Amino acid sequence: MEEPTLIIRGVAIYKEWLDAPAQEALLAALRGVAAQAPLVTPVTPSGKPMSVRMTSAGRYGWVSDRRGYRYERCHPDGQPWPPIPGCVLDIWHALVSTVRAPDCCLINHYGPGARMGLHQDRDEVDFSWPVLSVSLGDDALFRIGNVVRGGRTESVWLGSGDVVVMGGPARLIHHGVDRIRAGSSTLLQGGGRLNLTCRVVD
Ligand SMILES: O=C(O)CCC(=O)C(=O)O
Ligand SMILES: [Fe+2]
Repeated sequence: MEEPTLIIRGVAIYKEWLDAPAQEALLAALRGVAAQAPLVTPVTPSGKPMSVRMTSAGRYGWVSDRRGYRYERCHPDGQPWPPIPGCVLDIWHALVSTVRAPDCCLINHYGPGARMGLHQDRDEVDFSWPVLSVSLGDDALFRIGNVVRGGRTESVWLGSGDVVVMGGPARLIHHGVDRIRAGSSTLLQGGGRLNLTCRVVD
């Protein structure tokens, strides 16, 4: 496997893993996913709208509503999620596994004011599989905490084309996005940021 550019608290960061043409190709593939599975604004179990818009590709999609956080086989509109694009699977195969593909590629869209609070990714069955995350578009201030709640955190800016792998002891580390540097990238028409996270669900 390839060497990360840096490792923070066990989180492997591959700066500029995707070059500009690869970012464009990925973006085009994600537009195709969103055409079949439109981005939605999820609400938290307490009923508060999230600031990110989301959709998914794969056997499962991650959803949140008044009934809780979970994986579902279908988009809230009723259709199955579209397949995970080949260019997404290529990144997974290069950095995580050639043995197994992810079940879910969650797509988060961050507008200028969007953020994501510190959380763990723990709705999956088997935490021995890493979570792979790809950033496109505007820079994001990514915060990395601890496996246990609380304590000091460290932050790093993620740019377009950067890839992050949270695996091993860092699989259940707390992480979040404090803010986006609006206008820092011209990749997305209309600005903003897309983040993909690939997960093995069950
Ligand atoms: O947007 C990011 O960089 C992180 C997204 C994330 O943590 C998640 O979707 O669980
Ligand atoms: Fe997460």
